[in-house]
Amino acid sequence: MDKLKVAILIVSDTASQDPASDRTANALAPILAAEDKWETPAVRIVPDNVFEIQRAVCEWSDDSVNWYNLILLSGGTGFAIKDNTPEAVSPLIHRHAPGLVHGMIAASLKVTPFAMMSRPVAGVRDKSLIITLPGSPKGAVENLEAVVKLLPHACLQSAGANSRNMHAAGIKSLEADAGVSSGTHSNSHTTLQKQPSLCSHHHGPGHVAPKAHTSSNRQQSNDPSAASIPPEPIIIESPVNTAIVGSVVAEDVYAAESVPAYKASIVDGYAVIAPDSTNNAPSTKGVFPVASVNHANVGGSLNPLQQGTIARITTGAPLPPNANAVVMVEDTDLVSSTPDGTEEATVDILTGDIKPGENVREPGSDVRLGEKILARGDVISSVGGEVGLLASTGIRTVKVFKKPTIGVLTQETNSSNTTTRAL
Ligand SMILES: Nc1nc2c(c(=O)[nH]1)N[C@H]1C(S)=C(S)[C@@H](COP(=O)(O)OP(=O)(O)OC[C@H]3O[C@@H](n4cnc5c(N)ncnc54)[C@H](O)[C@@H]3O)O[C@H]1N2
Ligand code: MOO
Repeated sequence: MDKLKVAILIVSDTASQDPASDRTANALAPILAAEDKWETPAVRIVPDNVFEIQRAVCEWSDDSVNWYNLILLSGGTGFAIKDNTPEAVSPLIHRHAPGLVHGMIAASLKVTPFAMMSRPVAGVRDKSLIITLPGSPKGAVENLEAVVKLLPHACLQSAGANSRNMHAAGIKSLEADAGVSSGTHSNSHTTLQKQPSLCSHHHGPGHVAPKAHTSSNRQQSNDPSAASIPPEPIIIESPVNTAIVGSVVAEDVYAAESVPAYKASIVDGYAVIAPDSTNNAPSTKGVFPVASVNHANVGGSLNPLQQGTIARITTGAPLPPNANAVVMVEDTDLVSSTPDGTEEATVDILTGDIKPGENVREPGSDVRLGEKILARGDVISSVGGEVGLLASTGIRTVKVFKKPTIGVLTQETNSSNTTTRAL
């Protein structure tokens, strides 16, 4: 097969002034030479200048005769103010190749965490594969080594090779051809199997004529899918139950009830009428008859508490009307029981220092009636308590966006069997 054409663009202010200071091109060349699939690289040096970088890349990719299969750029990929190689290259790319970027960074991270200091981009412009590498010879070498075995395959496909034929023998065969294996990168240099010779210097049958660099003739803007507009979401009324989990709320939701909906005790003890300026009640200290028992499971109406009596109450239970505080059971002594021995008849309250509101949770102290509890766009999750919040604030149904039905269209250029099914 003809060898693939490769060009190296050194992006460096220093090297552009003193070409002898460039050590990276000479460090990269042997890696390519070892593969035996590449011509001797063309090398050019430009300063950290967007226009000069773009002019070189376009010259190498857009010339219908002397276009290059692979364009490597080195330098200007970091975070320094002058580093603008990714910004120069990104707009020139027609089809991005994040897999190559991941491959380079993943491999480099095994060498140094500073691999994160490079911002590489990779992708295809017309038929040319473009990859940016860090500037230092070491960094550039480590990045190129991570992907070099895969580059002939990528370049052949970018140049228009029949993908179906290339993949006919399966991934293992492709790995063997590339000299790599699953999980590890082998260092053996296996030559490619006989492939259609698509990397010749003349213009291949499908190669696009050189274009001016305007956004209007970019491949992406010709993509019909770019014009498609997502449909308006459909809003449905959904009952509040576990089936609603995963839905997105379509309108703000306001509490239909307070939480708690009534004055509730926060301890086990006795509901009392504590003296305040309005009720003239006597001190809570002393022995009182127990009028009733209020359990947390609310139901039925409660008899108002009369002055001079107390009512046994459990945690979470509603206070009877007139009661304004709860004395915890630890501050009381049982004096006498009912004749059948099942309930307390009289109880000694040991403290007179009980204030109105003590051990009481006021209505709406958790959620006020009418308070916004969920906003349009909120997700009803299985772990965030949204279902419980809706149910406890009296919301029985809620407007949500209908979940989208997603279909996957699998498409093969060479196949007449195109199938779709809803997921
Ligand atoms: N696999 C690795 N990845 C990265 C490394 C690494 O060591 N291994 N280094 C990381 C660091 S640190 C940085 S920073 C970035 C480099 O990003 P840049 O592309 O911006 O590199 P430059 O700033 O242009 O150059 C860095 C440094 O290297 C020397 N240099 C640059 N060009 C040349 C040249 N042509 N010949 C000789 N030496 C050169 C010079 O000292 C520059 O100051 O990459 C991370 N990734
Ligand atoms: O900024 Mo890197 O971190 O040049 O050494």
